Amino acid sequence: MSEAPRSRRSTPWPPVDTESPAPHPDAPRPGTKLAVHYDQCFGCGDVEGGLHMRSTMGEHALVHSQFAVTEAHQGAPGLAHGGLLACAFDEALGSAVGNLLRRPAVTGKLETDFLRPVPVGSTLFITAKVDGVAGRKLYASAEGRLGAEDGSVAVRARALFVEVGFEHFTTHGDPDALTKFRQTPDQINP
Ligand SMILES: CCCCCCCCCCCC(=O)SCCNC(=O)CCNC(=O)[C@H](O)C(C)(C)COP(=O)(O)OP(=O)(O)OC[C@H]1O[C@@H](n2cnc3c(N)ncnc32)[C@H](O)[C@@H]1OP(=O)(O)O
Repeated sequence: MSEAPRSRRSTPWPPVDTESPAPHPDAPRPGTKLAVHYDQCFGCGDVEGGLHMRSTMGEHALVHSQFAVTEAHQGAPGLAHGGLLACAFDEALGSAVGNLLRRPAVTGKLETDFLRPVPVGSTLFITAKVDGVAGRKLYASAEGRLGAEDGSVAVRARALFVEVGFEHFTTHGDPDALTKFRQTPDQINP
């Protein structure tokens, strides 16, 4: 029998010893529609050509997100671009980490497995969870199903987020945009 493709071999996850992620006391309750965290975010904001993703807190500390694939998201004709699918997962995973743990963090590493093509006109139903915490390192994973919560799995992803202080954004980001961001009610402030 031939070996499984290298990219689909199972590797330990999380890759280091972790503690179970305890949801923050202020984490949204199941059923809560999650707010846009920043209106200029390519993933969830009101950006032309953006992904316009919407997420909901589910049961068992799962975050459910939807990505409706449009012609603006193509790579090959009629099919979603892999990089944009990775972006959708970055958003969904970040939303899970941010909303469940309420700790400011940035993506340090993002891995994707593309299992099936994702056509224009389809909706990807992404379920994300936080898998473990090791100090500042926050591990999360997600899978995306085609057309329905119980559709075929098209994409899997896992990511390391690294907790940062707010100075990460003041040092590297746009101060004016940051001021506006801090005035919105659903941000995470240290
Ligand atoms: C309600 C609101 C919703 C909020 C919803 C939000 C959704 C938004 C989703 C989008 C999120 C993004 O795209 S964020 C944008 C993309 N990401 C970035 O721009 C990050 C750029 N990178 C950086 O700024 C930096 O490299 C950091 C902050 C990630 C790490 O730098 P650092 O602070 O100096 O820390 P450092 O010591 O290097 O790393 C800390 C630990 O993590 C490990 N580590 C770091 N990177 C990696 C890596 N790629 N692979 C393995 N391990 C890594 C290190 O080995 C170390 O482990 P040990 O030695 O401690 O064991």
